[in-house]
Amino acid sequence: MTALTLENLTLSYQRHPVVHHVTGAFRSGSSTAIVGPNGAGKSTLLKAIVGLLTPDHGHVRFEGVARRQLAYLPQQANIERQFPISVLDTILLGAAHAGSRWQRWFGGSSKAERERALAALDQVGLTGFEERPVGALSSGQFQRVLFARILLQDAPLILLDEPFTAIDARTTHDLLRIVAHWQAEGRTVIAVLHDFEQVHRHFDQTLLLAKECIGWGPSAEVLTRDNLLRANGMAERWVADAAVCHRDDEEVAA
Ligand SMILES: Nc1ncnc2c1ncn2[C@@H]1O[C@H](COP(=O)(O)OP(=O)(O)OP(=O)(O)O)[C@@H](O)[C@H]1O
Repeated sequence: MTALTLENLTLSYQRHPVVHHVTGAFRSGSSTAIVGPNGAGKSTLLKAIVGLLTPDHGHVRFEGVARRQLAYLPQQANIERQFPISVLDTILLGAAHAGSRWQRWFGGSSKAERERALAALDQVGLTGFEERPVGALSSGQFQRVLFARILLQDAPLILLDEPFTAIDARTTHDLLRIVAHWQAEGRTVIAVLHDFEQVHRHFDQTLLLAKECIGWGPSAEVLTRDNLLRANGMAERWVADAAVCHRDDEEVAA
């Protein structure tokens, strides 16, 4: 069964395409690594799946799950955490994001939700940190909090953008175990990653992106020397401003 499909998806900033005519499907319960050189469009693709970016052309179609059911972890560098909020409230706020729970958040969280949040905190190894302000955490501790937040969201589709970049080996190891649990529970996991060893060991599917899709399928079949050379070769030819995409205009005219 398919969780979501990308149909001839083109994503642009001011009509300059950064993801170009990508087609394929993420199976329900699969774990897919999105890999590719810097600027390949990986984060942009995740943003389009989340709904933060409207496709220029083509579609993101949700099949086995609804968009509102997904959990999304942006790159940590893009998350503001200099606000006076505790670890526990950060986790509870994550749960509140899941649709109708906003109302309950403003009315205060229930005892059951607080207990679930404390259990999630325990699962990420941060018991005792609940009253700490998030601004006082290390990057690794903060990443654990963000994973606890996803645990509470209980989402069938989980999108992670570079979850282990600048995170120490111990934290990465612990968080990868949580990803393995999600996989064992049949959740669909899509993660932008740069570490090929991590991909080979923990992700059965890979989408290799270099603005265009270079390969999409079992990781061992996609991460070949030839494919990686092709992806890097394409990256070397990128210019600051990609040409405006005319293929769609031609298709309409044809
Ligand atoms: N808001 C924006 N406005 C204009 N261009 C953007 C914007 N966000 C990203 N880009 C450009 O789109 C291209 C793809 O960016 P994206 O962040 O999706 O790449 P990436 O594959 O995630 O890269 P990295 O591995 O470096 O994180 C880059 O050339 C980037 O400069």
